[in-house]
Amino acid sequence: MNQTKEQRILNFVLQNAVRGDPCSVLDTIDKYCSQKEWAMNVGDEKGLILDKTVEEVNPSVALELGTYCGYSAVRIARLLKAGAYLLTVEFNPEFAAIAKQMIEFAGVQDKVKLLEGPSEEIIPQLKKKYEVDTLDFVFLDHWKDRYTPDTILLQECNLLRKGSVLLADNIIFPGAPEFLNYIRNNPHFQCTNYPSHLEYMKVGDAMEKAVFLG
Ligand SMILES: Cc1cc(C(=O)N2CCN(C)CC2)sc1-c1cc(O)c2nc[nH]c(=O)c2c1
Ligand SMILES: [Mg+2]
Repeated sequence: MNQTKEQRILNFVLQNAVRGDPCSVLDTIDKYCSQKEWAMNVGDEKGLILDKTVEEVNPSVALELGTYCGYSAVRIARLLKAGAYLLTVEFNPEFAAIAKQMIEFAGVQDKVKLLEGPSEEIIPQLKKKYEVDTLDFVFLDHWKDRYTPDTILLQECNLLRKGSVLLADNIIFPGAPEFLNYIRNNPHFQCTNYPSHLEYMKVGDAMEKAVFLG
């Protein structure tokens, strides 16, 4: 059976990266996706914005919506302090299977809990089933049409506290205009825009940070 692009990315990492070294996994994925096959990882340029935001927040509990191959899960987890952890949600079972192997190869599996299913089903389970109190950091990188409903759901489920930080990818490309309108006109959020480029391309993109004011 023909391999998928995501399987080719994983195999390239297994054959070329250093097991247990998250940075080598990230560099290897970026090398493959910039030189051989484009893929929707947050990438090295926007990855630096993600790094700075995670370091600034220094979260104890982080949530990622949209795992894909696990690139940003590895990127986030490598920066987490002892005892901190990342919950990452992936709807697509094939992607989840790739991401699980990627996260384990990088050696960050003890800091990452991969949850398979639709975000709208998993978010309401976070408190009771996954023993979450509130989320310190949320990375939105799943599907632009889910950014607003899931942000509303996070508030309805009391998962945000004063100072919780949301960071959303693809604000410009493919674009999330409805989310941008919602979050920038919402008095409960303080927003900051970070212009950048679409991963591995010269096309303009941006990330939006939104701090929950309570
Ligand atoms: C799938 C896709 C195709 C794009 C595109 O127009 N191009 C890339 C390919 N090149 C060749 C042309 C130009 S951009 C994009 C994309 C990028 C992300 O970061 C995403 N993040 C989360 N969830 C997404 O669905 C998501 C999609
Ligand atoms: Mg993205």
